[in-house]
Amino acid sequence: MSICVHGLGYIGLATASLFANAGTDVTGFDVDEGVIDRLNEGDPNVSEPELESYIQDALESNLTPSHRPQPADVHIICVPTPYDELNDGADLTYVKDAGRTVANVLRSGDTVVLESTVPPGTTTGILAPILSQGDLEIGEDVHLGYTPETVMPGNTLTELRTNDRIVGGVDEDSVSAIKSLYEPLTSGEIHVAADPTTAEFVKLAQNAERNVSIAYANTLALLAENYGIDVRSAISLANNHPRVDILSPGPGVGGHCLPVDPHFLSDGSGATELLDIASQVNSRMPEHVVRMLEDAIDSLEDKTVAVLGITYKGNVSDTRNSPGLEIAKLLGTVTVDTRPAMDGGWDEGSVTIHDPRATDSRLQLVPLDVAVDGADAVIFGAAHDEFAALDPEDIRSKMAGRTVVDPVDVIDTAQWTEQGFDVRTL
Ligand SMILES: NC(=O)c1ccc[n+]([C@@H]2O[C@H](COP(=O)([O-])OP(=O)(O)OC[C@H]3O[C@@H](n4cnc5c(N)ncnc54)[C@H](O)[C@@H]3O)[C@@H](O)[C@H]2O)c1
Ligand SMILES: CC(=O)N[C@@H]1[C@@H](OP(=O)(O)OP(=O)(O)OC[C@H]2O[C@@H](n3ccc(=O)[nH]c3=O)[C@H](O)[C@@H]2O)O[C@H](CO)[C@@H](O)[C@@H]1O
Repeated sequence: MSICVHGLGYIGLATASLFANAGTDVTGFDVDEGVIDRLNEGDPNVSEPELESYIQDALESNLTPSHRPQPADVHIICVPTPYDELNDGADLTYVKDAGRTVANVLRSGDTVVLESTVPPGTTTGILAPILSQGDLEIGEDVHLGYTPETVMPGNTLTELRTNDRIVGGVDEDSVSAIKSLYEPLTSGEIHVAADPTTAEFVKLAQNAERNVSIAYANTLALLAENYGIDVRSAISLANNHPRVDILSPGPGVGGHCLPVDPHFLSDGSGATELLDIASQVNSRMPEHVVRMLEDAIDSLEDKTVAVLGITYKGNVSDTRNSPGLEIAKLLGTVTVDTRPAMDGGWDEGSVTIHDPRATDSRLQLVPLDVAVDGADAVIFGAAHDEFAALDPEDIRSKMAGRTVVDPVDVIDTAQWTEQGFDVRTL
């Protein structure tokens, strides 16, 4: 069997490696020539060490990065589906492009699997017509189906190999073909959906549920603050009930899945009201964090604030839709490290940002020492392990002020309070 994976980003590269490391010949095609060149030089450009060496293994064995798509028994599509703000839905340009590429090399008997997160109806309504533009008939000549990817960034490799999968095929033969493809590779169960549209709906339902649940936790945080209650201990107590499992409040919901995917469920009927309100609740959290800071230091004027952690959550490198970055932007111009190395000289009222994991070179982050040096306040925007291990005494000796806002619950509040800090939490 041969496989061609279309799109070698976060999901495609992991998926291609999964099959390659199991002994299958995999061609990895990406329209970005830089991606292919980097991979051919042996650089996977991922931030999870275990996943990186897993991809290296694949590159050294059965995974061949290619500037051109190749004919293959199976085509797996893992291209981006970003949010199209203008149309409040998914931008399906990349899926359509990938469909056309596959159609050019498709042969009778081949199987096509879409893994990208898409609105219900995409596989049958958009991809199938593109694939059947030649003589080939979908179902009759070509197997087609949808199986969503559900890996959790930060734990990708484990979840790639152990998560249950959902398969929705255009007919029974397509389901069998796709099931037999993934079955040997996962210790999870393979569940069959009635059709691809159901499988697409299920993926979105999972992420929308999490987004709503976090909005609920954030709502509780706002209420608890008004009542003078510690919300995390209240949630922990509430979760002792056998049928209650409340998530954690935070500075907002980031990444490119939870803030985006619920929009893909929108059908124009107005039935997404709850989902829309949840997204609003979550997107207002960065402003709330700034208000928490203002409560602590009265005025932000002429103050220097260090935002530590601008990835979208702890222990990842991705900064897309990051609440920490949003907080930094609300506080002022996100400055780069322009001050001279030797003699200081801050821009007054500035914000500095530091992140030990972010890899977006456009952000020009400053080292921790520079970020906290002379700062009036620190805000933690992502719960990286590096921040949990910080020594409050050391940080105190560098800062001018004593205010710490920790909406991500990363530091030991008692320990920092003991060192004289005014710690504000959600
Ligand atoms: N990253 C996650 O945590 C995650 C988890 C589950 C599902 N998903 C979904 O998986 C899909 C892919 O996400 P990602 O994070 O891997 O994206 P990504 O942006 O990391 O990578 C996508 C890759 O596809 C390439 N590409 C674009 N158009 C192409 C085409 N026509 N042919 C070949 N390559 C093309 C891009 O150059 C890029 O390298 C999205 O729909 C996403 O929502 C992502
Ligand atoms: C249903 C589900 O599990 N889907 C996962 C999700 O992955 P993710 O990395 O985007 O998800 P999260 O870890 O939830 O983070 C999102 C944001 O929510 C904040 N948050 C989180 C928990 C909490 O209690 N309180 C919070 O405030 C957190 O800080 C961050 O900003 O989508 C992927 C792509 O579809 C899936 O593949 C993957 O399975």
